[in-house]
Amino acid sequence: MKIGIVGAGMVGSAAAFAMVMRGIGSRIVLVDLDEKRARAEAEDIAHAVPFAHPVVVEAGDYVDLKEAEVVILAAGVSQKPGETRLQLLTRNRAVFQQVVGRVMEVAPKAILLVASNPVDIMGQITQQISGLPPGRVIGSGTILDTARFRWLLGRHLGIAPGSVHGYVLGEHGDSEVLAWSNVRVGSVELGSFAAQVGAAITADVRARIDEGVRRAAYTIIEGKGATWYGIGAGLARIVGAIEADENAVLSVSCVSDVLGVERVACSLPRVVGRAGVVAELMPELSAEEQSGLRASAALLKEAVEALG
Ligand SMILES: NC(=O)C1=CN([C@@H]2O[C@H](COP(=O)(O)OP(=O)(O)OC[C@H]3O[C@@H](n4cnc5c(N)ncnc54)[C@H](O)[C@@H]3O)[C@@H](O)[C@H]2O)C=CC1
Ligand SMILES: CC(=O)C(=O)O
Repeated sequence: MKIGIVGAGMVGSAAAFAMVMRGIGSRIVLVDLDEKRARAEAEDIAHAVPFAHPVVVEAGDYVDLKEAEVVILAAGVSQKPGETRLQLLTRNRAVFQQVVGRVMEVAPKAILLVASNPVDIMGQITQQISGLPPGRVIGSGTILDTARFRWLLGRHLGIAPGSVHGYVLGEHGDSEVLAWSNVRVGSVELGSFAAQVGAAITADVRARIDEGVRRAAYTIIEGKGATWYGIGAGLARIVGAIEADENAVLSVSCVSDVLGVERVACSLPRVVGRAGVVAELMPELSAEEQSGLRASAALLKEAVEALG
């Protein structure tokens, strides 16, 4: 499968690297305003191919995205220390107004996978500009926050994160909702599992994990300027689910109606396969989680409406 990436900065390149290491795709084309950067990243990543999978990695222009089945959109600016994702909106909307049309001209059948922040709103803007059906424009949404949640819970419980089943819902951002009420470890409800392994989920533990998920980007950006490995792996996971027509349940963002908020992009567990998002699931939530999710969706909807 041919995969395009527009925006060969830290996130786009990390996604390409993760795909090479996992053997996802057969050809990856990196496009960037900064052509020299795209060429350098493509060459550097291609040098990992002999240690990984026979994926062709190259830099190109928009015309080289022809017949791409997935195009990752990771162009634009990222947060500076202390900046929120929502503060990037105006600048990245201007970038997407240039980029999305050019991608659609050459790859009108591609699934668009949006990474640039604020990712939910950028996804909604991309869906509007492209005119594609909502299920073919996927925002990486809370795939990364869900990974952070599972990792922190796994570390507390002494269990592999892959055996922790739980989701972060709503905005990929400050208003996101950690759906504690339906976390399972293996098939066991979280509280029961925690008691059985002697690692109770106290109010302190909960607050620490909540903070660790919600504030992760801020902490990492403070330390090294940006985040890229986690999202690179998350984007590769989504593309892998598309390529293999997995029908995998992933927390990704897509325009739909959420708890009475109409036509808003935010994350729910969704089924991802070759056609993009093919189904959406609403977990059973506590009253508090439900009102948090509704508020998160409403906040995103307001931000989109404010754009006019
Ligand atoms: N969804 C998520 O979970 C995450 C999203 N991000 C977001 O991803 C985006 C990219 O972040 P980084 O890669 O760290 O930034 P970066 O600055 O390293 O890379 C951005 C790239 O976009 C390119 N670019 C800018 N305007 C362009 C245009 N009009 N056409 C083509 N290319 C253009 C730049 O030349 C640059 O190479 C940011 O918005 C960031 O906030 C970052 C981490 C996680
Ligand atoms: C930057 C960002 O969105 C993240 O690491 O979550």
